[in-house]
Amino acid sequence: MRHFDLVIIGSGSGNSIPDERFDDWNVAIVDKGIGPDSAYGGTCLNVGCIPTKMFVHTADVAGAPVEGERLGVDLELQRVRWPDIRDRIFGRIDAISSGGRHYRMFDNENVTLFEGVARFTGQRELTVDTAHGPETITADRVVIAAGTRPLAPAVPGLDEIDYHTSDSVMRLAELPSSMIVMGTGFIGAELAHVFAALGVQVTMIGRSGRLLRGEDEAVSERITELAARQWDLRLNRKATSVERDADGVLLHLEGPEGAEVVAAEQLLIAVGRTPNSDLLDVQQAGVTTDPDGKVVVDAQQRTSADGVWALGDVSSAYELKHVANHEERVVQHNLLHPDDPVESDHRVVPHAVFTSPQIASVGLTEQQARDRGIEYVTATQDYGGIAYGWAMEDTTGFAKLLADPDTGQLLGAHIIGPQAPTVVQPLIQAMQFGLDARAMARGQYWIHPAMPELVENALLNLPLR
Ligand SMILES: Cc1cc2nc3c(=O)[nH]c(=O)nc-3n(C[C@H](O)[C@H](O)[C@H](O)COP(=O)(O)OP(=O)(O)OC[C@H]3O[C@@H](n4cnc5c(N)ncnc54)[C@H](O)[C@@H]3O)c2cc1C
Ligand SMILES: NC(=O)c1ccc[n+]([C@@H]2O[C@H](COP(=O)([O-])OP(=O)(O)OC[C@H]3O[C@@H](n4cnc5c(N)ncnc54)[C@H](O)[C@@H]3O)[C@@H](O)[C@H]2O)c1
Repeated sequence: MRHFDLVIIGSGSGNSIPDERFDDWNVAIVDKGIGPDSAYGGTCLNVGCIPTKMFVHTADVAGAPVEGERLGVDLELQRVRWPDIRDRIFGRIDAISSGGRHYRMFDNENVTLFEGVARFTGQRELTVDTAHGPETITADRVVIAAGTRPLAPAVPGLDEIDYHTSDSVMRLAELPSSMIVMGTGFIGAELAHVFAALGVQVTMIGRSGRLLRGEDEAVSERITELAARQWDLRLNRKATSVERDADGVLLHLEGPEGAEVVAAEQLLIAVGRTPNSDLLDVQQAGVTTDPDGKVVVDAQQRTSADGVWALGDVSSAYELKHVANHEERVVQHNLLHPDDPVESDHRVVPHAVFTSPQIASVGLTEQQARDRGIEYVTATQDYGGIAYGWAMEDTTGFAKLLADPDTGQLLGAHIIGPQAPTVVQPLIQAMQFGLDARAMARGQYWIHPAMPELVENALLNLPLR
């Protein structure tokens, strides 16, 4: 049985912990790999943020004829070379993944990489099912950074057919003619945009009446309206069964107009993710989970077991890479400085959805402010009312702000429109550092006529007392 100073489970954000400050620590990283090729480096790199955004950018370029037509420039999308797109994207990503694995496996003297599924067999004791048989290891400290995996909904017939999740769909051998996207959350919204823009006939199935229900109502309503113009959107549907025939998938639905069947060549399931704490048998280590299987942590990222920390998707409600990375830096510090620990800062956590149009959000939605009885004022600014919006002939985008009417402190910001994830950043900064709306609007120059004038005008529109 080998003993280590530190064992890290998961090669996503967990992989960033051992830097040169750990050179005199004996460290083990345990990872089972991810995606069809069991790649090293976790979700974001291999099957998450990075490839999706590389596909999204490609899809945005493929959408140029639609944009152009509005502006008086007639373009034609001649061909989408799917194998070239796929191989360009994964040619870059796979090399980074295998480089990272090689570094930990061969070049990092104080780090031992164990490849296989790990499960706890005792307090800070793990058994890893490696290709060479089971290996049991123990450690003084353990970090659980094991992430989540795609959920499969309970639809009769689903476990008998081949279907895709975000883990596999970006590596399809061929671009299908049609695809059913089940789920109207982040992944559904981003990948429906990708495939629809590349010419696939997309049918999106949702349980409720809106896409991205977690967004501010105004944003969720707008994206629902705009999605219906881009792909076949079927909401308020319940999937009753699914089967395959010679041509593809047949999904049986129950909806407002009764029973219906949707046929498509491929099926993408995107109905949320489940934490990998079950694979790890964390209870064996005395690590508590919540009813959803998330590892429970305190503000210092400590679990209920002594010497065991957790970070990222396995323990966080956010399931965002920038949050996983922040928590990784907190755990890293706390491992190195046990007498001077720091806490994670989750006060102002932004997110973005890279669909079409793009969406970005930080802080409270209007419905949250209302439900919590918080006093607020709100203001909206359309892209169509700023000079750069005129240039883009944008008629659907807007920024919506919520602020405290007395102090002018921002409570929330929600943007739907071109470059929303970039345009929102000064608002995140203002909220994090307590800059009030008046000072922010008039205390600096705003480059004219650039897109951030959207933010300037939204701030000036706030009816502060
Ligand atoms: C399609 C998609 C798009 C996304 N896009 C964005 C985005 O644009 N922006 C954003 O902020 N976030 C995005 N995310 C979320 C982001 O990818 C995650 O928040 C982030 O990768 C979580 O990192 P992590 O280190 O917690 O876990 P992971 O990166 O998932 O790493 C966990 C690792 O642990 C391994 N593991 C699990 N169980 C075991 C076990 N028992 N034994 C051994 N190894 C194990 C897994 O194989 C994996 O390699 C996206 C996610 C998906 C799926
Ligand atoms: N841009 C980003 O930051 C980004 C992109 C992709 C994913 N992510 C992260 O990954 C997480 C997972 O993404 P996701 O889209 O899978 O989850 P999600 O929670 O965003 O959306 C899941 C969707 O599936 C629906 N659903 C759940 N069960 C269903 C069922 N049985 N039948 C039909 N629909 C059902 C939900 O109502 C919801 O609309 C996100 O929460 C997000 O944190 C982030």
